[in-house]
Amino acid sequence: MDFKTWQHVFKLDPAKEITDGHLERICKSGTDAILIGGSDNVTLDNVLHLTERVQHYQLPIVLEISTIDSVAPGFDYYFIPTVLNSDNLLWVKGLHHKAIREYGEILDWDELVPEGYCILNADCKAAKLTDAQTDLTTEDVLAYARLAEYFFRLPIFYMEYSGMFGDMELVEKVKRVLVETRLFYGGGIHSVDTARKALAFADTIVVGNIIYENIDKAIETVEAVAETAG
Ligand SMILES: CC(C)=CCC/C(C)=C/CC/C(C)=C/CC/C(C)=C/CC/C(C)=C/CC/C(C)=C/CC/C(C)=C/COP(=O)(O)OP(=O)(O)O
Ligand SMILES: O=P(O)(O)OC[C@@H](O)CO
Ligand SMILES: [Mg+2]
Repeated sequence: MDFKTWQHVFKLDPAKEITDGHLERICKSGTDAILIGGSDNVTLDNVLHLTERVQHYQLPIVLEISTIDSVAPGFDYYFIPTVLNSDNLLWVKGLHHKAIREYGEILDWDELVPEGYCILNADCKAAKLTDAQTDLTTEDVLAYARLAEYFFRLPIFYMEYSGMFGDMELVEKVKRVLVETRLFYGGGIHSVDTARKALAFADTIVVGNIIYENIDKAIETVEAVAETAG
């Protein structure tokens, strides 16, 4: 099990309700992994509750940390965002420094995977929370991708369009400048067609909100992977 081989992941929001039936369909869909995370109302209680339900299924499970108080044990990986296009240092390295200062001695570093976020939808909650500078040129975004790979040596560069389908020409250009760093794309994947378009350039696609809006459409996105592999 290695996140570098994943092409499709579902992101489940612990602050949102999901029925047992829908959760079963998500976990048995053929997706590569379940990522648990959200940008608001994430608590230790709702993370523990959702994690326990997902652990029933045999697939990799990741916690994408958004607050230190909601970190629970038992995940295969802990993905840790650093928002490269925020000028508010809290979201770039401030909370990270505080967490490492407190828990550095007991952390299992092999489980921790830093993600270089580039948030590109000004209207998404994460952009507002982190004061992300989303009015970026192509050159700006390519520079963030290179910063992630060659300066910070981050294993993941995450183009985050949460809530809208992004600019696939830009995703293609970013993919061309990355070598080792994995390109994650998330935002507005609501069908096999949008999944296919994003997967044409991104290494890994992340499917989130549609799970709660149209479960059939969400499940359908996994088909794009089978097509790519075949
Ligand atoms: C108890 C114990 C032993 C603890 C150990 C803790 C541990 C493993 C520490 C690791 C060390 C470390 C470096 C931790 C970092 C801590 C931290 C709080 C970092 C900040 C992360 C960050 C920048 C968060 C900002 C928000 C963000 C970018 C979230 C990503 C997820 C996201 C965008 C979800 C989408 O949100 P959603 O709610 O779905 O929004 P929409 O409305 O758009 O759909
Ligand atoms: O919710 P959507 O728009 O699918 O985006 C997925 C993910 O990138 C959110 O962090
Ligand atoms: Mg969401």
